[in-house]
Amino acid sequence: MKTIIETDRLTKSYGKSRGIRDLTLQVGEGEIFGFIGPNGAGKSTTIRTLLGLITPTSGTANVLGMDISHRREILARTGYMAAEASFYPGMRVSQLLALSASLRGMDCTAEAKRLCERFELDTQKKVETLSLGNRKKVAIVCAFQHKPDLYILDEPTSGLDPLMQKEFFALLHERHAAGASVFLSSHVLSEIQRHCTRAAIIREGELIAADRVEALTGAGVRRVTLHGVSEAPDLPGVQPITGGADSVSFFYRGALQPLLAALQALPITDMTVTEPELEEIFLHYYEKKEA
Ligand SMILES: Nc1ncnc2c1ncn2[C@@H]1O[C@H](COP(=O)(O)OP(=O)(O)OP(=O)(O)O)[C@@H](O)[C@H]1O
Repeated sequence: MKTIIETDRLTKSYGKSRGIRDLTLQVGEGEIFGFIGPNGAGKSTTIRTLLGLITPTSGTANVLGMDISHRREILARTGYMAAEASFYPGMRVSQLLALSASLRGMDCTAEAKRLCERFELDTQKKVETLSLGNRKKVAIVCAFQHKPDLYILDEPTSGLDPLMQKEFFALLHERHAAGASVFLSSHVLSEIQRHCTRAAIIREGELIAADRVEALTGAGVRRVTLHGVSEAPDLPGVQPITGGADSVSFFYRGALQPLLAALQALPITDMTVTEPELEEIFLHYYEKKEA
């Protein structure tokens, strides 16, 4: 796999405050790679370090085959959406888009116009008068108008309404189909599950897992809910999730025969067996780590 982003024990501390610690990660060319973590986990710190916007305390990172000290060259070939979507006040949207293109030495007028129409963005408005959702749209056009090789997107959909989120992902997949790579940070796990092939989970500044999304969702792990009983069967591979007076849910990893045999002895009135959601796996990882 040719890598487009590669970090080796990348660490950033803000004085005493933890940022990220010993992050070792590879993202392959052509991937849509998800980066999941709760608020304060270190997603934005990682992204800002990758783009050379802040300097790492230790460790190394390469983006597009260049060391992150080559900030200008990396930014020229990257579409970056910052989580905050805040801009210099006093400019009209059209001026801001033109400025963003000129910083890359490009004329993107035609593509900017197409994108503004697609996202229903009024280019005559002053940026400081825009709602968060509309500022996000400005950020989308800034990141996409020069058709970069790599998209580094920090919580790109927060603040966008569902229709615009759909449009955003349609655009992202078009760019991906045309050969671009994507690093997508989010705390919305269904987004990662739906749109990414591989993903990493970050917690308190440290990477706790990086794998294919199917593997993260636990290959072979089932989510079982039983009705009519209040306790999960006492079997290897069972990890209780919730229990009530008349039902219980648990994860099960292992061969089905021992589970079915154990269930035969129980007064079950109904049951469901499903694949666990990434959200549950995510919480599960956290719980395991806390334990
Ligand atoms: N400029 C800064 N000065 C001091 N500490 C900081 C600074 N920026 C981030 N941190 C700390 O670094 C840690 C990681 O923050 P970061 O913003 O990278 O997390 P995040 O995963 O992007 O969170 P969110 O989803 O809330 O945006 C947090 O503990 C945060 O308080």
